[in-house]
Amino acid sequence: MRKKIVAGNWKMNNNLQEGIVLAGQINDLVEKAGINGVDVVIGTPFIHLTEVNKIVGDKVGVAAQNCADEKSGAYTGEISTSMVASTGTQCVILGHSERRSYYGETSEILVKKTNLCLENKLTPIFCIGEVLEERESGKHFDIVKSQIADGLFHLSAEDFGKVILAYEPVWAIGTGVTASADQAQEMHAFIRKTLVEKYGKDVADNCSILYGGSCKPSNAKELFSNEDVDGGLIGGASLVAEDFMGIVTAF
Ligand SMILES: O=C[C@H](O)COP(=O)(O)O
Repeated sequence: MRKKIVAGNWKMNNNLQEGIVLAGQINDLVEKAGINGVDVVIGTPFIHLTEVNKIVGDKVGVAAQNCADEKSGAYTGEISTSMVASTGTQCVILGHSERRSYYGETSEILVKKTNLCLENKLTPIFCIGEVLEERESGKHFDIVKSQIADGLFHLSAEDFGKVILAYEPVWAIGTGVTASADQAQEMHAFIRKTLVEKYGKDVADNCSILYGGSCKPSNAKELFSNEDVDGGLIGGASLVAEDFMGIVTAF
């Protein structure tokens, strides 16, 4: 049975002190609400990982937002997967559209990052999604399929089973324009069908596919009510503890 997951992505927001406060608030709300059946994850900047891991209890997981594509060595400024793992972090967000477009992250790089995450027992939250022109020209299914195939289909079924997918239509990220519940379901069902073709029904059924892109407390319920939408990857609304909780409790 696949998991329901709500993961926050703080992006480059909150200094360390602010991050400690926000993580504490989220952890308190999750514990107080006695959330069961939803995995809650917060994706923080690298420098927060150690402290945030000390603050959260066993009901909140922690994700990094990126990792290096090499194991170790002379790569000034990079953070390796083993460093991330040594902070107690469980997940790494990979292939976010901001990294693909601003930092030239290609599928080739993402293959290396995915492999390194798995070697270090870190769960990749692997992002895919089309830009507006690709949707308007009817290429969105092909684009998403090739992002998944190029970045992940080298994995064995067993390793693919350790990956979380996040469908984030780029035109919906931070824009206030959300994919409609029907658009989200249509793409998530297509993704699951793509997984069935490659890995079979069991692997596909067990894969959590999150939606991301202007997801808020006001629209989360409708989005999450879709059969193939297993939760969300939340940007802006994860920066306010009550808003984030409004999404966590939207199932
Ligand atoms: O990783 C999160 C997504 O980019 C969504 O961001 P957003 O909720 O601010 O639109």
